[in-house]
Amino acid sequence: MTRIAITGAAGRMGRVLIQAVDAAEGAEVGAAIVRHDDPMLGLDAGAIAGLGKDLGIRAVASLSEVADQFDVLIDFTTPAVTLANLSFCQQHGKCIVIGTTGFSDDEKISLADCATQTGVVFAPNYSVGVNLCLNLLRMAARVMGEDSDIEIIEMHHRHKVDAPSGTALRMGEVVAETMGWDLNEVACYGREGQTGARPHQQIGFETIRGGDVVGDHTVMFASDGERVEVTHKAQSRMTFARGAVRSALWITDQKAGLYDMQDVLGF
Ligand SMILES: NC(=O)C1=CN([C@@H]2O[C@H](COP(=O)(O)OP(=O)(O)OC[C@H]3O[C@@H](n4cnc5c(N)ncnc54)[C@H](OP(=O)(O)O)[C@@H]3O)[C@@H](O)[C@H]2O)C=CC1
Ligand SMILES: O=C(O)C1=N[C@H](C(=O)O)C[C@H](O)C1
Repeated sequence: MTRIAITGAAGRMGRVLIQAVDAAEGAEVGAAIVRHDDPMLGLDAGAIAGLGKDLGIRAVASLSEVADQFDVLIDFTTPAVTLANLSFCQQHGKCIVIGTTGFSDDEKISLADCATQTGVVFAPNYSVGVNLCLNLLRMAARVMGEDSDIEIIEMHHRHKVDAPSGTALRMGEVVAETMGWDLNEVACYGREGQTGARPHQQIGFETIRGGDVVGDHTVMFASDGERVEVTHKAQSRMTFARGAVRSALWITDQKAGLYDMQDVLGF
């Protein structure tokens, strides 16, 4: 049985992750970690997740209180919290599955540095569908890229704090890589005013925020006379949570190193 700890356990993803771990074969909730001032501190993880039953796991405020109670950590929090938790996992020989988005380039370098001594899965999106779309995008970019204008549109709930989404950025990286472009040079994050005509070698990003949208992404290849759109719409956070739990079970059998959901799926 793999014991899984969840940080940000009272968050939108944290609560669904508790449900997903509880439902998964071969996994159990080993620990739940919340902020020291969270009203959920001390409550049972089952109550936090609205499971209607106790799991016998009281929410604590720090990983050090539960270091011997888990094998893998699943962390969907904020970049600063994730990096601190990754460092803890590295020091204590624990694997970690990271879902957090919004890292700066420097933070991503620190993350990769830490991943040399322990097993780390890091993906901006744990749904199977989005990971399939990344492969479809490689093919679309190969076939349509030279003759198309490429735009990425994403919509998320009003609470999301980073933009563009980590998934949109990953989609941009995949398309840019396939086209032989550097995303830093070709990305255009929104347009306003006298923009001039659109250069061909550009990937435009449009971010929409509103309501309770779980996560919609469209990559558009617009050429003269036709348009291809690759769209993914997540309807439930459970799709991300199941992918993260699958990653947690997978990473325990791997060598130390940095992996993503494409590795977990064997793509
Ligand atoms: N990779 C993927 O498949 C997916 C990734 N995500 C990403 O996961 C992250 C979390 O998303 P979501 O669950 O919606 O966000 P939430 O804000 O609901 O959850 C984050 C949790 O982390 C807690 N937290 C924040 N700061 C601290 C701290 N200093 N110490 C302890 N706990 C802290 C928050 O507590 P508090 O509320 O008190 O601040 C909250 O419970 C985002 O980066 C999002 O983009 C989301 C869905 C899928
Ligand atoms: O914050 C969210 O909610 C989501 N974040 C991820 C991202 O930034 O790509 C994944 C998903 O779309 C939901």
